[in-house]
Amino acid sequence: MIKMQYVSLVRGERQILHDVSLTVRPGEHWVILGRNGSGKTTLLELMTGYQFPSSGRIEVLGNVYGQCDVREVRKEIGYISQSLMEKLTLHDPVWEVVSTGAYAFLRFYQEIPADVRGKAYALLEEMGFGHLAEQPLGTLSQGERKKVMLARALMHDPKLLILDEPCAGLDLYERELMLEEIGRLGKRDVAVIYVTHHIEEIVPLFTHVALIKEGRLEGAGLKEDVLNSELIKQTYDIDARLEWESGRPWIKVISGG
Ligand SMILES: Nc1ncnc2c1ncn2[C@@H]1O[C@H](COP(=O)(O)OP(=O)(O)OP(=O)(O)O)[C@@H](O)[C@H]1O
Repeated sequence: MIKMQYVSLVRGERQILHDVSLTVRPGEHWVILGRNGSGKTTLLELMTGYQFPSSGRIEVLGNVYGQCDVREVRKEIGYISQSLMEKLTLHDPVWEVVSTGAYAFLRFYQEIPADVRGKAYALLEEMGFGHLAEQPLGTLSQGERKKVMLARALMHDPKLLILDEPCAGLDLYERELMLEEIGRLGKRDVAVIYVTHHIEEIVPLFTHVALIKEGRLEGAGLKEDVLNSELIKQTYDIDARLEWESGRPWIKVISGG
């Protein structure tokens, strides 16, 4: 699905990524963890072709970046980020916002085809809020808006779904609802890449974890292998104990800094 080989990125004086090699195979779902500024979003932008590496090779869904039309590859990728969320029009009805996902643009200036509308409604129904479809996006709670983003990203049946902190800003209840929805992605034929600051968001759907520190991979592999106290300490500079419960890792901080 994704093969990054020795990828480095330099911007100005700053080396943001150093020799990152990461392979995501079909059937795997990855979480990327790391401190603020460690390079997680940059890594996602390289995967989606919004940034180009200074050196190294990136292959996504069989296409080698630099030798393909990235816009075509992006049609197979769903991407959710805070910056995209901020671009959505708050007074548009929810179903219309979801429908725009079919075309990878932000607003409609013409009539929306009936099949697109139907699919948007079906996705909203599946997520349990078909009743909100006609409401303006701006009237929804933050948690509901995140789910709208998810529905929007699924409109074009992506093969790869990239989620940049989709649970940021949600209260415990809303977060669990969103995680439930994310857990259900396992029924779809899509590989999920998920960036978060919260280890307990690693629901059973996820199979693999990459830990990034100052632009370097500290660890990458099966979550059970990577999520150990030693690697967490190396990545976050914090003493912590990990405990697994209900198929999820929970962290107890022993001492920080
Ligand atoms: N165009 C740029 N020029 C210079 N530095 C940049 C540029 N883009 C990103 N950076 C720097 O690269 C580092 C990595 O940024 P990135 O946004 O990928 O981190 P992150 O792990 O996603 O952080 P956070 O968890 O805070 O969102 C940051 O220190 C950032 O300031």
